[in-house]
Amino acid sequence: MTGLTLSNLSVYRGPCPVVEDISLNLHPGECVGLIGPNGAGKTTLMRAALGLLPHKGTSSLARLSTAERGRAAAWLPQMREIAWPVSVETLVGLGRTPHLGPGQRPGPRDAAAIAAALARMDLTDFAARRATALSGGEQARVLIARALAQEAPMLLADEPIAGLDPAHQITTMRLFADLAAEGRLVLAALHDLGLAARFCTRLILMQRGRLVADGPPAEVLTPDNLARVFGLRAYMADTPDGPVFQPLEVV
Ligand SMILES: Nc1ncnc2c1ncn2[C@@H]1O[C@H](COP(=O)(O)OP(=O)(O)OP(=O)(O)O)[C@@H](O)[C@H]1O
Repeated sequence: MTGLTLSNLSVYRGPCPVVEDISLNLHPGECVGLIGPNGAGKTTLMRAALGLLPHKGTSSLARLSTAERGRAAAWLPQMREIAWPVSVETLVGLGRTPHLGPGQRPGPRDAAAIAAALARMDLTDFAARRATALSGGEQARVLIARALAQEAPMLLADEPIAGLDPAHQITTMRLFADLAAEGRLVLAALHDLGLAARFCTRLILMQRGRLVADGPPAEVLTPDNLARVFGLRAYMADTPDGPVFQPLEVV
């Protein structure tokens, strides 16, 4: 399984860097939450890491050929629009594209990956439904399933649980933690710091394009970082159910 190495990665929008000199080593088996306020640079960092944006410095993923990248990493962008009125199963099946040769039709291995992805996202009963006729949260789950069907060793996801109901937020985060436990690398931009604290093995905190903290959740979600970066005061406790985090007040 492969990891992701970023070395001195910077992205400029005009003269100003919106991601500035970030170096990171992300390893298989890690479920990494990328956190930071709006505009911190989370999306820009992930898109540059994927080679979707011009950047300075290097990303091990961006250096791969397009075909290799399709097999190495699944990408779930923030904007989720399903434009084609195809069935859920067909749409999830698009995740198999990097595994098919030119003109090659999907086989039993692909069908099994699609069925597993549908089941993992609680969508088996939706397989024959038209994807455009689903609710926003259901469509979000379909797009996560498409990324899972890709069976890539890395999953990069931009706010993957936004718009999901609480139960599906928890099951999706648990799924990401399970994927990491299976040996994949998951990097997800998250605004729900409580779920990030509960399910991520590591948090990377960004502010104004820079990396300001990197480590286990308890070491990153400190009162000082929360006040300085998010302008927040929060309650955080270790409980038998794991860490509990609740933002309390803007400071
Ligand atoms: N196409 C663009 N042209 C110019 N500036 C941009 C463009 N896209 C993003 N930016 C700027 O880059 C900075 C980082 O944006 P980015 O989308 O990476 O932040 P983010 O941390 O993902 O934010 P959010 O939590 O709101 O999704 C912001 O200041 C944003 O205004």
